[in-house]
This record gives sequence, C-alpha cells and structure tokens, in this order.
Amino acid sequence: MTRLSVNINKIATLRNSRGGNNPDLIQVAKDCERFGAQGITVHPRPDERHIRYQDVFDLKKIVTTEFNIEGNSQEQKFIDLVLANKPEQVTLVPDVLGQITSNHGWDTIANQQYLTDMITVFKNAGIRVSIFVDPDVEMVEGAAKTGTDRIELYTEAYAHQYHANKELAIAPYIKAAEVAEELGLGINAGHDLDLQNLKYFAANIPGLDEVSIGHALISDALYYGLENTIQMYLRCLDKTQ
Ligand SMILES: CC(=O)[C@@H](O)[C@H](O)COP(=O)(O)O
Ligand SMILES: NCC(=O)COP(=O)(O)O
Repeated sequence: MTRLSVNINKIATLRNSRGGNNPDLIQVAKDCERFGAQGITVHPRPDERHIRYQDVFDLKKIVTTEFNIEGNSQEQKFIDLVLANKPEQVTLVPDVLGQITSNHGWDTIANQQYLTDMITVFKNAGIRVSIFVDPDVEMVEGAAKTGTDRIELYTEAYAHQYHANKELAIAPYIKAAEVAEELGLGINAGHDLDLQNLKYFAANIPGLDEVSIGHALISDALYYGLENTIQMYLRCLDKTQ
C-alpha cells in the first residue's frame, strides 16, 4: 500500500498572505486526516515564507497519522526543530538559500560522510530518515551507504515528461526503485505529482511506500473541495481501482 501524505505548505502560503489565521493550518491538517490522508508533510524554509517554525510545534501536538518534516539539514535551526519535535519521518533535501522550490536531489556520493553523520543524529533520536534523490542508480547506491531508511524520488522530471511520453518518463524511476528495493531501502516520491500522472506512477513503481503531494492537491481542492480531492488522490493510489 502506498500512503498519501498531504503537504500543507500552500495552506500556510495563503494564510500568510493576509497575516491572520485564515485558513487555519491546524484545522486543515486535522481535516486532511479526517478525509483520509495518511500523513501530513511540511517543508519549513529558513525565510518562513509558508510554514513557520512555530507551526511545526503546533502540528506535532495534533497530527495523529505520520508527521513528515522536510528540509535542509545544513541549517542548524532545522536540525533543532526536528529534534525538538521528533516526527515519524524527516526528509533531508539539499536546498540552497532563496530557492523557490526544491529542484534537485542529493549527490549521495560527494556528500556521503555528511549524510551518514546527519542520518545518525536523527536515527539516534528515533526518527525515520528519508533523503531526496534524483532517479539515478548511482545516487540510490550512494544513498544505501549512508544508512538512510528511505529515499524520496524527486518526481519533477517524471511529471514534466509524462504527457509527452509516459513510458520514457517513468523508466529511470522504475530502475531506481528496483535498485532501492534490492538494497533494502524504503521508497517515497514527490514533487509535481498530480491527478493526471499519479496513477501511472503508483502502478508502475515497485515498493512505493509513500507519496507527498502539496501544490497540485491544494490547487485541485479549489475546484473539488478538500475531502473529494483527497479521496480522488487516494483512488489513484488504490491498485484495485
Ligand atoms: C521536497 C519537495 O519536493 C517538496 O517539499 C517541495 O519542495 C515543496 O516545497 P515548496 O512548497 O516550498 O515548493
Ligand atoms: N515531497 C514533495 C512534497 O511534499 C510536495 O511537493 P509538491 O506536490 O508541492 O510539488
């Protein structure tokens, strides 16, 4: 079974645009779970342009499914935040300062010692670790040497190519996932997954544990409503449908 973790960054973006508490991020997280989401993902960034550090403390108190905090462990503030909140999962993403959104995975070979050290810190605190990687066999093999529990496949390239040629778009992801499975790594995926491209991805990637989806899901909710939208995404993940 592939779990759906809803990324609520965009709810915080909307809230912050007016300075008040509408929409209420905490209520939205509770409702996502009530509507069937199997996890809540946030990606606090140093400028707090969407998720604020305080939001993470507030969410930790109410999330009853799986809490996944994504971010850049090169920021000491991020490490402290994760250790103080002990989510079920931390996803390490190699962002640079000022980046609009995540746009690349780790070079798991060049950063092997750094990742090994960071992963040890989080695992010693009882937190499952996932690291963001491109669908590249060498990077997956490098990830396995760091001690990470899981990888998160960066799916922007798949999403981008999907409409032109979905078989070609998914090929490197299938290969990367097969190698990850052989090496005993769990497999997550995310970035630009949506109602058009998700079903094919989930049906073809072996051992897919979890997808985290934010931008498209929250956009779809404007048209379909949050409850319907979450159900629609869950159906894309259901192999019996
Ligand atoms: C790691 C990843 O692909 C997503 O978390 C993405 O980075 C969302 O972050 P933003 O909402 O800041 O674009
Ligand atoms: N890890 C990916 C994520 O949380 C959401 O990415 P997106 O759906 O907002 O592109």
